[in-house]
Amino acid sequence: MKIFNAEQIRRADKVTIENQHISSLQLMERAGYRLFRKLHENYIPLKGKVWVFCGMGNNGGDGLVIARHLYEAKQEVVVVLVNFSDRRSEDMQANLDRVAALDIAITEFRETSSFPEIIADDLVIDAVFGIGLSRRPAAWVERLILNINTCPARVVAVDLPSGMMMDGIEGETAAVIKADHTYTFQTPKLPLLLPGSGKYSRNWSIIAIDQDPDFLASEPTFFYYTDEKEMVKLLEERPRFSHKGSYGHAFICGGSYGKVGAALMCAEAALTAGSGLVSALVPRCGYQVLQTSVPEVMCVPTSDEDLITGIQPEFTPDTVALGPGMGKDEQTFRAVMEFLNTYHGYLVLDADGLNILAEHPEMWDALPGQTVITPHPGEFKRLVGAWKDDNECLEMAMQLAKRRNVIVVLKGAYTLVTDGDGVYFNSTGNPGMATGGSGDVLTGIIASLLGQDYAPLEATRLGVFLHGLSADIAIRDTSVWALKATDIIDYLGDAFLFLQSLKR
Ligand SMILES: NC(=O)C1=CN([C@@H]2O[C@H](COP(=O)(O)OP(=O)(O)OC[C@H]3O[C@@H](n4cnc5c(N)ncnc54)[C@H](OP(=O)(O)O)[C@@H]3O)[C@@H](O)[C@H]2O)[C@@H](O)CC1
Ligand SMILES: [K+]
Repeated sequence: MKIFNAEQIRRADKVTIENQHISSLQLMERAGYRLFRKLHENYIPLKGKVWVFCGMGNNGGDGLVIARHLYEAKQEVVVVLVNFSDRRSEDMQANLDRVAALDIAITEFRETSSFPEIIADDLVIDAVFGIGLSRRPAAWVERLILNINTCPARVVAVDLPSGMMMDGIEGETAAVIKADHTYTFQTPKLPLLLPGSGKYSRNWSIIAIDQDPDFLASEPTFFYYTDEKEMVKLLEERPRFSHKGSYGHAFICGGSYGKVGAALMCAEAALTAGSGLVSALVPRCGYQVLQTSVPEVMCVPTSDEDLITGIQPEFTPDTVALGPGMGKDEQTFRAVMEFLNTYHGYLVLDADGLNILAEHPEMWDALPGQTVITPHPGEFKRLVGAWKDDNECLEMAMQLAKRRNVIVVLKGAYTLVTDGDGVYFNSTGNPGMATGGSGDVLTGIIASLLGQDYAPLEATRLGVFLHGLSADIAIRDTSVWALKATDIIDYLGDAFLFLQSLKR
């Protein structure tokens, strides 16, 4: 699914209005009514009142449409007009006239107004600013936002939490509505996906407003939100007349004394993600545990007891995962460099593999083209230095991918994948995954898919998606608190089954 900027969304609205022969007021009615339906489904009947805070632009217009439908559904509503400008949008004014003709309480909120008494049984609809916010609101409007944030009622934001700008929030001090839920129109909005701004909305979902499909399909963008429809299309069937050679021989290199588990989880994840064969190279101390806990995985022990000191497999791997639990010893670094001098196939570099890379930048030139690197923000910072905000971080990820011809997976709430040409935000996953070993599992899954001959970008996007989906299914049985990395492996089959069920 594409992600657009504010200017593109305005054009999408314009084209929709032209092609569907409707007025902008009718499009606003469609948007507001559909959002009202969702509210009705999820929040109504409500013990208290609904407070609809409306701005002077079209976001406020949506709020007024919602207020009118709530009133017609016999819900007690109070409209609060947030008078931040003398210039009201035409459609907002038209909707205000309709609301004013009904028996709906309307109050004006100005600089000198005091905040109304809102109780826990009430619901606040935030329709002050949407995608049109272009600068920080006046101090009194920011105060109003902070008052809404401290009132006891639940808060639902229309399109975007007010105070959130489409190109990120201005500094750490910005006042932004903390929404329990944001209903955003038609397409995901970038600031909802970035950590600095996304944290203001606990949840969000999309309300389709039937924008022009040709425009949505043809308008170019760098940003995408990976949804299940796309992933279903990517997932390949396993043909009846295939054999283990058809699904690649994955080679996992990792582990050191005390950290063999990382390599083990990576290998088991590769196996579970469908590799034909999996071999794991671990230091001698890991030999027995690996052989007993995952009998399907072949073990290639190195000569050293505690460390990887040489990587010389007696077969040609189709795909390699390098790094989990490996440590950063100088001998390990030399072994990695020696291996990379002759290996030119698919590679996923993670964890200590990335830490070694940060300490030895000469390793960049030894990486095969389209190597997948999977840093969390801390590892990413060690690779590229600090960034001032989320947008700069995005830019740095894209530039790194382009400059080094790698695929960057930047792990987070909406893990992003970029090849330098596009940025793909993942839609699955949950906070339970913030736990040791989760990354090792992801590395194994991506390496496995690469070995099954998915193209690098597709293997990576699908791997990230399946990893999150598996965790989402797992927490139904175990919760976000109790989720362990090995649960993600155990539920991977359910994730495949889910995607397969959508194929039919
Ligand atoms: N177009 C359509 O057909 C549809 C639109 N829809 C809805 O419209 C929303 C976008 O509406 P919008 O463009 O009117 O902007 P909105 O977010 O309401 O902001 C209001 C105005 O405030 C101004 N402003 C900016 N910053 C400011 C500040 N700091 N302090 C004071 N003023 C400031 C700025 O005007 P400016 O002063 O920059 O000229 C801006 O125009 C969108 O999110 C969705 O909810 C849906 O109904 C679907 C159909
Ligand atoms: K809003």
